[in-house]
Amino acid sequence: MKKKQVGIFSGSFNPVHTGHLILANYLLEFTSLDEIWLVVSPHNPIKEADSLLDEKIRLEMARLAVEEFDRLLVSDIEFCMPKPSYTIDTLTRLRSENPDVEFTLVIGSDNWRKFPRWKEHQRLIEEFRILIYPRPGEEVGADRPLPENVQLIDAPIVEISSTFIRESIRMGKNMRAFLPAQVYDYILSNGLYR
Ligand SMILES: Nc1ncnc2c1ncn2[C@@H]1O[C@H](COP(=O)(O)OP(=O)(O)OP(=O)(O)O)[C@@H](O)[C@H]1O
Ligand SMILES: O=C(O)c1ccc[n+]([C@@H]2O[C@H](COP(=O)([O-])O)[C@@H](O)[C@H]2O)c1
Repeated sequence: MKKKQVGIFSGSFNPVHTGHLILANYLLEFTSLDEIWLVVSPHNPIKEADSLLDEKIRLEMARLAVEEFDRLLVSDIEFCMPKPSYTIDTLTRLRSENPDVEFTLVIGSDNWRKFPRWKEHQRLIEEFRILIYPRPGEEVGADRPLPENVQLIDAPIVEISSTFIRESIRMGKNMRAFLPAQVYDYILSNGLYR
């Protein structure tokens, strides 16, 4: 029987925004992936932890964001794993807990550039299919050719970042169209990022 195809889209999601959802929506409709799992990472190994909102709050926002999508799910698997969150450990664990699923790692071209710094990046390439989607100013393939099971996809580029949203909210700007409505309402009612 053909295994269920699941794309792993992991990140800090501080907060999750419309750019993330547009990409996930695109992957579900225009690739062979059956589901996308947003994996909320408590601590990205190459990001400063002090700018991060509490992991449970980021998880709650991710859950609110996917409410209206039935093939987009949220995973907190990294919450009970050692920190910082290494993707090879997460994928290895997901694979052993879900033998009926084939996992594909979905990463942005910004992360592909930094990929040689990731833990056991060679094993990640050998054991998992990787989809790279374009991020502004981050060209792929110019510096090193793509391995066979690494594929560049032609997803639309949406130039929104969590950093821009956090800074704008701090300045008192109205950012309603940049985030799912439930997430923006949650941020306002809890006074987050002020
Ligand atoms: N606008 C976007 N469109 C598609 N993917 C995105 C977008 N913004 C971020 N991503 C990707 O989503 C994943 C999780 O993103 P992350 O939580 O780091 O968001 P971010 O907006 O890049 O955050 P920050 O500004 O805090 O660095 C990463 O792989 C990142 O490349
Ligand atoms: O495994 C690694 O060595 C590794 C190094 C850098 C980033 N990652 C993961 O890549 C994901 C994207 O990170 P971010 O912060 O750009 O959203 C997030 O889940 C990180 O834990 C993983």
